[in-house]
Amino acid sequence: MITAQGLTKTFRSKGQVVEAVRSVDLSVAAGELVAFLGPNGAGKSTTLRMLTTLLPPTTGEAIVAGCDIRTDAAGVRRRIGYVGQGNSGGHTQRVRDELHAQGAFYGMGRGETRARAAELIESLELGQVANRTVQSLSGGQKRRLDIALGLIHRPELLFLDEPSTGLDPHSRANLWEHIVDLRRATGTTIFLTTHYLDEADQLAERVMVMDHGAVIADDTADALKGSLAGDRVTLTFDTASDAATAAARIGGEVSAEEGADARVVAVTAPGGDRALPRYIRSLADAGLEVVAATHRQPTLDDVFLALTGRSLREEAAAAEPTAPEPALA
Ligand SMILES: Nc1ncnc2c1ncn2[C@@H]1O[C@H](COP(=O)(O)OP(=O)(O)OP(=O)(O)O)[C@@H](O)[C@H]1O
Repeated sequence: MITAQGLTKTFRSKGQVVEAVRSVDLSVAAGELVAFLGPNGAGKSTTLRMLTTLLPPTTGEAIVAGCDIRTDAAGVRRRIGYVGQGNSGGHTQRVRDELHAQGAFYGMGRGETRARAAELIESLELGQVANRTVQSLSGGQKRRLDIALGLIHRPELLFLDEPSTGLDPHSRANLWEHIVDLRRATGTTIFLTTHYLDEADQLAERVMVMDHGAVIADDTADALKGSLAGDRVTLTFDTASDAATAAARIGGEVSAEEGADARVVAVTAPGGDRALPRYIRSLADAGLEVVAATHRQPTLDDVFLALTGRSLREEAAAAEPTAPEPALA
């Protein structure tokens, strides 16, 4: 559904050069749900905007839904849906009229548009608000309307740029239920960006991690966590000397940080829940008694940390609120 090679975007403004996207290769198969994850400014939106023909690449090429982004932008636009970060719905229009207008933009006939709008109003649970103005909707309802607008022309491929940013946890979960249901019912390919590690982890079939304009990892969340982060196991002993002996035997580490408990050994182990009893048995054979043990599965933040030495969670927390979409270049 998407193949891109060497996709690059360099912005030049006021004497400054920003290499927003650096030679990105990617491929997405029909029917996949892929999440693009990365800190603020990593280049996710710029990549999406190139793939959706909103922005011409500086160099590189991509075929999206069978059409070349450089030579057949109209073909790409006919076949895809795009929901950007800003709300696409106008303010004083009613929800149903907004959908009808969107159908007309795509050249759909009146009857077809009305039928499709009714279908989307039902599947995205907008029935209660269909005759209300967009400005009266809650954040979650607005995002559901945005998705309905992006789907009016039955695209094969839907791009969502941070669909759940700014929503409370309940609305986020509700929005996701709708996205997952829609996909199950229609098989639409979905390519989305998100800051939420837990969303990408639980819902995406594949995660692409982007940093400083480049894709630095591309796999299932489980494979990334298993190969890059590994499970975190800690073992506590009665004495620091037992801990040091145990660490040498199983290849773990006693934290050298000030204030850290020198009786605790930390090990990063793929399949840690299975490794834990193995460690305990092997240490018992050497006369070392484990007095307490913990096991924690890795998160996508551990993966990002392993790849970059930085925490995505901390960067997201420290980041400014998302700026409005920049003007088209
Ligand atoms: N029109 C533009 N002109 C100049 N620089 C731009 C423009 N659009 C984006 N950039 C810069 O390109 C880089 C990548 O931005 P982009 O919006 O793609 O990142 P992102 O990963 O989507 O971030 P966020 O998660 O905050 O949306 C940033 O340094 C940004 O400031």
